[in-house]
Amino acid sequence: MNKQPRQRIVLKVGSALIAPDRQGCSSRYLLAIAQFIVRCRAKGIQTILVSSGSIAAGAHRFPLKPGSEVNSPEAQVVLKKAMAAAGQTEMMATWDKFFDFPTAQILLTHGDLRDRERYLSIRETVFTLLDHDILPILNENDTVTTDALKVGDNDNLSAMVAAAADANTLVICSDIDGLYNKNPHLHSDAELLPEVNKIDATIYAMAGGSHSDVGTGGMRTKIEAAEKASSHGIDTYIVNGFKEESFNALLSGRNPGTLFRASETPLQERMHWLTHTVRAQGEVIVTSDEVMDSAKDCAELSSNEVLEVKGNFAAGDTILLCSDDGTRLAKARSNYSSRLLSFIAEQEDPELADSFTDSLGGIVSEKDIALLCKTPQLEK
Ligand SMILES: Nc1ncnc2c1ncn2[C@@H]1O[C@H](COP(=O)(O)OP(=O)(O)O)[C@@H](O)[C@H]1O
Ligand SMILES: N[C@@H](CCC(=O)OP(=O)(O)O)C(=O)O
Repeated sequence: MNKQPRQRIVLKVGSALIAPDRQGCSSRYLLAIAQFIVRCRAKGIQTILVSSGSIAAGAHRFPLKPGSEVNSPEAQVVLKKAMAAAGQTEMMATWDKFFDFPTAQILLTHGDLRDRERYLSIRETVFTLLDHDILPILNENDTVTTDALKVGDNDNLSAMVAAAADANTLVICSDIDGLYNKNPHLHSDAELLPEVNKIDATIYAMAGGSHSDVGTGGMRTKIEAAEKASSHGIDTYIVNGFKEESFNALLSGRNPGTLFRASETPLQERMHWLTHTVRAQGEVIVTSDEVMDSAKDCAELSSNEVLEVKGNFAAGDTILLCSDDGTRLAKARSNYSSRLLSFIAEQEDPELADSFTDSLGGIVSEKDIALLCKTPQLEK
């Protein structure tokens, strides 16, 4: 881990480490992880925990009653939400007993992270907890979230948290040593990659899904997380959380798994949030002869260059600007609702269209534009 003053680590712990036997929380692997947190704090490294495992921890409270199989996917979602509610308290109580300092629980959804005010409020809360030596423990609020509102996996969530908390390092503790060149559960000749300097399509092609019944996302979501973290100037390690040696290595400055190096040209906080945390609510297709390689070019976009407005968005929502050949040009906050923008774009008389933009301003404003040509993999 780098040796800058004021180090801040986000540690993400996967479900298999919390409840390895699905018989509630187990201390088997958590003790070594808790010791790592204690030792980091003793070294003056601020630590934030993103803990998966509420569903895995709560599962044992819901034994199947005879004749009451949960068949439909909808019923399984409802059951998992109840498991998360029951397991979350058990998990917090388990973490709490390892520490002689206070812990604090933060449960959030993507709906909280993509709203700028709520995002800033989460950020302030985390900073205040750290200032008071309280360990923040975060998880997705699985019980209340819906498909449209969830992050969906804690790898991406941990990277969003690491960026929001201005961390220097993200450590993803998994059930495997790191990223292999192919899924080692399927290929016996797979080789571990100790370091990745650039995340591109070849790295994504190596990453498969999860093989366990408690993990979510497998290696793919870990690469997405590393990409988000790297572009905020954060080093990301994927390490084996089953092995105590992983933590000893990290503390002595060695790399026990795969290290994804931080970008040397990180995005500034607001741009990172727009690029990697917010999701687009709609698309605006513009004529492909538009050159949009600066925020100024995007801000100068006029309604007669708009070919199509897709999706249903309100003024202030985030949209993708795309050319008609499908290229994603930029992500930006729209100053118009989809209905108003469609109406203006359909006007045959360019003067009438211009009169709207003259009085209401540009389609997007320069300060809220993230150019996508520089970060091609993003946008889930
Ligand atoms: N290229 C790869 N290298 C390592 N693991 C991979 C790879 N592709 C897929 N995987 C799978 O990803 C799993 C880790 O992710 P996951 O099951 O979601 O665990 P966690 O609960 O730690 O998030 C590994 O156990 C492995 O099955
Ligand atoms: N929020 C869920 C965990 C989701 C998740 O990403 O799990 P994992 O792949 O084990 O890190 C829970 O607490 O059960």
